Amino acid sequence: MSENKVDLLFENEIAIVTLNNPPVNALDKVLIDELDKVVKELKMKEGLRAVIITGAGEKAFVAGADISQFPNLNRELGIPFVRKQQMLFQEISDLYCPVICALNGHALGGGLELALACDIRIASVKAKFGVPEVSLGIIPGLGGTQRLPRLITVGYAKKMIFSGEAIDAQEAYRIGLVEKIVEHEHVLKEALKLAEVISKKGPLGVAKAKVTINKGLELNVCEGLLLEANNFGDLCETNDKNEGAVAFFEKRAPEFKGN
Ligand SMILES: C/C=C/C(=O)SCCNC(=O)CCNC(=O)[C@H](O)C(C)(C)COP(=O)(O)OP(=O)(O)OC[C@H]1O[C@@H](n2cnc3c(N)ncnc32)[C@H](O)[C@@H]1OP(=O)(O)O
Repeated sequence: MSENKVDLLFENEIAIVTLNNPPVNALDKVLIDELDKVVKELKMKEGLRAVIITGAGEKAFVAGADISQFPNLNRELGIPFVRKQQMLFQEISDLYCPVICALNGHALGGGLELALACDIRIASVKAKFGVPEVSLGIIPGLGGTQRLPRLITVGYAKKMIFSGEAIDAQEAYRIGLVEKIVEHEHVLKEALKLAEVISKKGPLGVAKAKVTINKGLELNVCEGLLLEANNFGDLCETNDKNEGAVAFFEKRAPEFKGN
């Protein structure tokens, strides 16, 4: 593992981003700056089929923002402190291909908020999940108050945010906070397995599906249906659409070229 706090490697068209800030991968300034550079590189990289974000070490995916920074924050500094990280997480959420969070350990505070900015969450059975910010006299400031109630029920999001209590992986799966839980040592392998399945599908279709779902969540159903129809229409103009149908009738796997 390199000296960096964020490592990036590629397995074919899959990017694997590893956050490495022992002992609990807290989101300190150096890590956030490095993650910002990596995300901007991924935004510009063509042909990516999926991104996996995971943490180094056995204990935590990410244990939150760097609490040691908090005594220095006042309103004037606090707002840009969270805005910089909010915008970074939004860039992750807006990446053109699916982002899978491989939760190798506890996801707390900003760590859970980072996981919420990803599309899909695969968690170690040992991981715990919480937004304990009220225990520090603050609130989740990296998107938790907006994304958590949109993912699980509003009532359960309020229970987690108001109590600051963590839940285990089984409960996280039960309430739909994570999409799969696996043995601790299999988290990255399972994330890679899903990424490989996705990477064999039409990349334009997968990208359009992501943006249609995400944008559609901000629209009413009628507007969302129009968006869906328009994006379906766009895909009808692609060679991939023709390849998909031809491969089906030729009873072979399609070879999508992303055009
Ligand atoms: C807008 C966003 C806001 C936020 O994200 S606020 C932060 C929210 N996160 C938390 O409140 C979680 C805080 N951390 C913990 O609850 C625990 O840690 C863990 C459950 C993750 C692990 O517990 P254990 O195994 O007992 O280890 P340990 O001794 O608590 O921590 C190991 C070292 O890591 C430091 N540390 C832990 N979390 C953070 C953090 N979020 N920011 C800065 N440092 C952190 C500790 O102080 C300690 O350090 P030393 O070994 O020097 O005593």
